[in-house]
Amino acid sequence: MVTVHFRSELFMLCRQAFARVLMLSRGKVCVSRTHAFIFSNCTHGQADSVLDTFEVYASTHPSFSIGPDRGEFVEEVVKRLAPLRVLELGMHCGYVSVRILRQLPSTGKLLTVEVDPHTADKGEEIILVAGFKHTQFKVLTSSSEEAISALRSHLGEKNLDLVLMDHDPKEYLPSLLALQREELLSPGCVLLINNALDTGAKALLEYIRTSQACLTVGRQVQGMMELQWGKVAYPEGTEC
Ligand SMILES: C[S@@+](CC[C@H](N)C(=O)[O-])C[C@H]1O[C@@H](n2cnc3c(N)ncnc32)[C@H](O)[C@@H]1O
Repeated sequence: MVTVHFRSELFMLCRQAFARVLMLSRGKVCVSRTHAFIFSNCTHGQADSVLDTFEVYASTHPSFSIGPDRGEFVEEVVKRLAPLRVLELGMHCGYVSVRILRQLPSTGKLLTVEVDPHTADKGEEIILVAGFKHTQFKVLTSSSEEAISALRSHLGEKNLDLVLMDHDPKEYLPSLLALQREELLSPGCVLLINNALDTGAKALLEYIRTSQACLTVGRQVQGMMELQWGKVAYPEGTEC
């Protein structure tokens, strides 16, 4: 069992390394080119078509989108949790945002954060092209740090039921600590950490391992790790 798990993780790491080499040989990820391709090749108003077009683009161009396997994993989690408030850190061109939005309950809302203003504009337009409305999502154009410190004003009395971290792995631990400090996570909140095996995310994994952080590690798909906040019984005197 352990060998099978090790082999599949090794396979996944090789695949990621191969994808990175391929990406470097093809050039840099280009937001404008990604946006233009999606905008002119998808059927407007159809989220499925937007996602298919992203995948066609990613098969021939460098892309940051997480792709169909991890994308379906995210959708499974959204379907299961039916979260009312979702935070995405690292929106890029909106691929995962569209996947989250098409599974969100009708009263749910996605807050999605992107540090680069040009990328934020292009990503927002793609989400609108997919047929979603500003009543269902809000793009916060700022760093994760700034966005988290202002998040309470967007959430009101509600807390987050789901957080997807796909921004900068070195920022994962500071983001988690800020979310905890600001008391923004609801009990049972799920955190999905993309590229959790990246060296930049080491500090977060070490924190989870050593700090009785009230986080339970769940499923992992291609380096995307599911964590659950605050549902474990800890020894007396330990607070979640
Ligand atoms: C890997 S891409 C996200 C891909 C996206 N989740 C998807 O699959 O469609 C990472 C994005 O995070 C943004 N980013 C990087 N560091 C950030 C930070 N500290 N705060 C907010 N956004 C950040 C980058 O500009 C980039 O667009």
